[in-house]
Amino acid sequence: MAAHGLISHSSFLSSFKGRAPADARRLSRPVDVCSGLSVRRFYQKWREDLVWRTSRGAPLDIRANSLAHVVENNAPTLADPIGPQAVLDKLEVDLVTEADLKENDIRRTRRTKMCCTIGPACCSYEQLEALAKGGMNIARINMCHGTRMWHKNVIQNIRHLNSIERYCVAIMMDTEGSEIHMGDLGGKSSARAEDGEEWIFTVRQFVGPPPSRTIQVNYQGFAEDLKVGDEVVVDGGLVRFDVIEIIGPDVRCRCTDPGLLLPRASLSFFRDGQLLQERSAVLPTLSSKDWLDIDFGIAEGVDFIAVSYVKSPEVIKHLKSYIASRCTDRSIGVFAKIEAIDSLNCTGSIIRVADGAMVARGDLGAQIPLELVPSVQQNIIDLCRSLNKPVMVASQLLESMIEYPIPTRAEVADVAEAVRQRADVLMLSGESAMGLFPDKSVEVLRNVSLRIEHICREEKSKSLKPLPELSTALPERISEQVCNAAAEMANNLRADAIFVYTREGHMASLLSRNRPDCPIFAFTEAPDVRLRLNMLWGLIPVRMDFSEDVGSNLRRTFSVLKARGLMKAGDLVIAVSENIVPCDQAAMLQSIQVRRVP
Ligand SMILES: Nc1ncnc2c1ncn2[C@@H]1O[C@H](COP(=O)(O)OP(=O)(O)OP(=O)(O)O)[C@@H](O)[C@H]1O
Ligand SMILES: CC(=O)C(=O)O
Ligand SMILES: [K+]
Ligand SMILES: [Mg+2]
Repeated sequence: MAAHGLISHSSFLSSFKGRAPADARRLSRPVDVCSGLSVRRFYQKWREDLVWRTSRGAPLDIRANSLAHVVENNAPTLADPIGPQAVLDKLEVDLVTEADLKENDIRRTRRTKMCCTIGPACCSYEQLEALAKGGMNIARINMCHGTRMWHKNVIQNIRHLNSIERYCVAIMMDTEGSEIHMGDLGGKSSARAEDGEEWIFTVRQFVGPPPSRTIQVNYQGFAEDLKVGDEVVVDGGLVRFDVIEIIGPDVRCRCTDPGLLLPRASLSFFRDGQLLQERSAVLPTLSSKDWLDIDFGIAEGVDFIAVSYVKSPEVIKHLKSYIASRCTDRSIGVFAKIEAIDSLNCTGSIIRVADGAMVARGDLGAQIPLELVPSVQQNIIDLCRSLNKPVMVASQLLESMIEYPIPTRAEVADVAEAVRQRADVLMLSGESAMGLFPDKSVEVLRNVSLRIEHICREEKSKSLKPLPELSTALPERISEQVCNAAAEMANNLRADAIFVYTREGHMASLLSRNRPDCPIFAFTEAPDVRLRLNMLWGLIPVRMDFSEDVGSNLRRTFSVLKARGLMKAGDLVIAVSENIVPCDQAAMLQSIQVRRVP
């Protein structure tokens, strides 16, 4: 290949035989130019990759360096590639879906989405890539733990995976919220409390590690709130203490249920068997630290913010208008975590104003009796589906896999139940963040989802409740009816896929809400909308540039998907179109078309 001046695309490509050279492949995964990257994009990504790796001190070998040289000297002078490649370039399908569609029947793709909490066990570039390859749709960063620098690094890694390796992983930031929790145990990974031992809980600050059997508490008012005889419960019941004396800021306790104390474990307080709220009930849902974290999330371009300990709709409304004022070029989905006891009498009004909800079973189980958690889960999932909001089920899905390579039978049954309930997203916490088997945990979620989804389709499961009508205004009612009808047609005709062309994702969500038997390809122009569609059940988000009319979008989509081996001639498609081109307005509001791939 020429090292200077203008090189032809064909000589550049033939020197790679469509792939990157073997040793450079180690630095940048195979770039298959035949599967959707134009030559120019290929150069551009290659250069981004090199710059990124150089900035982290990753070794570059001679060939990569000379490549960098070629790229630096030639890329800007290259003209736009023309020919079939330019067409392929127009459709951005993620790597995992692409492989899945090439290998498996289109109707067998996974519909339930997966979210992994990122922690020390999975934060390196390679570990994150393994999770993405395993099918992680959303990465969750929990601002309770780690520094902003640490989280920033995770976000950069994921963005890099998306842009260079063609994954499509969205990022959700979870706020710390008004949770009352212990300090970080002075750097120790855990501490054991034995039966009958005396421990001090205190709001004192220590320089260096706290004295032995002393636990720091983050909530200033806690000593005033407590009385002798109250119970201090760690992590929803893993360890319990009775309060035996209160001396100023120190609360002396005796351990009644021994166990392991983990750094920053959550604390709750009980009096005569009832959850004690006192002043903790008026703690703000978003603290000043949370607002700084939110600014950080906006600056780093996260796709979702999950708000911990939501108690009323106001905080969600406030956050949404704050985001709208700060972030004019794109939007961020705001999710309400249902975990505070106060949220349970106003879940409807909270979820109505939020962009989605999370059943945060960990803290929820410390606030209400455990035996009530399953019915709250079912109710919230049903409520979210009727209100057309995505819903996540979180905490302890595969808890034993923090330590063991296989789950318990009970855990598999729990995951299966959430899949049967048609939750949009299953979330891993400690299993991925600090467990020994993050990849295997993702694999279990994936396998259980695929199996149960298949069984539900075979059973023609009638377990889904009928959908109430969502909207009252005519334009919205039309969209809703079009989507309901399209989903029903797809089921009755045993269609292979539903296609939807959508700007903001609204029609896509209305289709997903029906939980149809076939997958839904959601085509959209905006990269941020594509990432947000990751939250929705059964959607395969694809980015493309729309052309003038519905017909040519369809033709182009068919030919590209067929050329890439993702669909085949004869596949039956129900295509739904939003009013994506304003000039169509007068002629047609919306359409459903039934097509075979030519
Ligand atoms: N960024 C991180 N750095 C270090 N440890 C982490 C990080 N994120 C999560 N972890 C570990 O993984 C565990 C489970 O994560 P998870 O996000 O569910 O936290 P949590 O403390 O249970 O709080 P929450 O109620 O907000 O979920 C945590 O208790 C913590 O030990
Ligand atoms: C996820 C979370 O915050 C919980 O389960 O408590
Ligand atoms: K949190
Ligand atoms: Mg929680």
